[in-house]
Amino acid sequence: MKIFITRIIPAKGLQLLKDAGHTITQYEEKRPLTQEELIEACSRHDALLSVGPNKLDETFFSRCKHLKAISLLSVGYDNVDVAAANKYRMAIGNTPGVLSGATADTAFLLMLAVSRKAFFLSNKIGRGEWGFFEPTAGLGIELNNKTLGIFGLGRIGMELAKKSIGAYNMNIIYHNRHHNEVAEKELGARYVSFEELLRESDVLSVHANLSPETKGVFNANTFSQMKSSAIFINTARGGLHNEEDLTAAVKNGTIWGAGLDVTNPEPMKPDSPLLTMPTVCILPHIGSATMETRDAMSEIAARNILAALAGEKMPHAINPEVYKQQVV
Ligand SMILES: NC(=O)C1=CN([C@@H]2O[C@H](COP(=O)(O)OP(=O)(O)OC[C@H]3O[C@@H](n4cnc5c(N)ncnc54)[C@H](OP(=O)(O)O)[C@@H]3O)[C@@H](O)[C@H]2O)C=CC1
Ligand SMILES: O=CC(=O)O
Repeated sequence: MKIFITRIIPAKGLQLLKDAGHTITQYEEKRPLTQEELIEACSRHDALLSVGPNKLDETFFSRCKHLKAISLLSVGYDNVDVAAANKYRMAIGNTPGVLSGATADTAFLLMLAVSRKAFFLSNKIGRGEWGFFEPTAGLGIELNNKTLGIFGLGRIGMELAKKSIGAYNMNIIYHNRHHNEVAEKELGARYVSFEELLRESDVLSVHANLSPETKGVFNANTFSQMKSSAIFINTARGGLHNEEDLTAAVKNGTIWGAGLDVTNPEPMKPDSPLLTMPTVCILPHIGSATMETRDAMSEIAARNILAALAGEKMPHAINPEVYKQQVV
């Protein structure tokens, strides 16, 4: 079978596909594929391993009905119209779990970096502004015994909660649509309303998936309900926050600072005022970017493709409901 991969992926997953005798094309251009290029490439292949934000929407599915397997190299699937995938009875693979530790590390890194103004102070050195030891300058805030609020306490949120309790004895509160009983039992996490989460968090870290329900929930109104000493962290998707409102909130001291691994838009514009703010740290969507994690993700993504091409259920599908509608 012929498999199209929209980026170069780690050798582990690639080898699995090659060992199974499939022919692979990897898209290697430095710019993203247009939708039309994606659909055209798919028309010449039997399977798609999709990396990044290309939209798998109604148009895509209606024009790529022939695909026998579609697998994402991500856990997030906000770029997929799941109803359309179901309509065309196409299972979509993703890579949950293996990236939780690395992504939680990124949130933890940002939380600590913002609390100590690390990126801003480091950049001062390059500008020749490392003057002298100033006892009252460059001061940050400590995380010990503070309250970490998690919006979307699932796999990644759990890993962040564990790290934050271990490192700083942080008190965990969270808001989900449903209770996370494991987190409550094992980590002492306390379920709160969304308004309480805003009011009580010293650090508020976002880990919910992007959906019509969560789009833009962090905006001028919600930032205004947070502590003026609060740190906002988003490693989920940029669409969950309004970036102009966030910029104003930090600039005006409505909140203390922000750490982002995801922005809106991506890539972030290099002239964004957020990039020059002392209490803001930004990373270019590298949440899962360790060698170990990307190897593991590529392996799962490849196994999802191999299963579908063999006419079996994918080990990880975002819409397993399609298997109830079809004979696998
Ligand atoms: N920066 C990066 O590189 C990475 C980013 N991500 C992002 O992180 C997200 C989370 O991944 P993961 O932890 O594996 O996902 P999970 O599904 O395990 O966790 C998501 C949590 O969000 C909660 N949630 C969903 N909708 C809402 C809502 N409307 N209101 C409140 N809570 C909600 C869910 O709980 P409930 O259903 O009870 O509401 C669930 O606990 C991904 O969707 C992806 O966007 C992931 C990996 C890397
Ligand atoms: O953003 C990355 C993901 O896995 O989702």
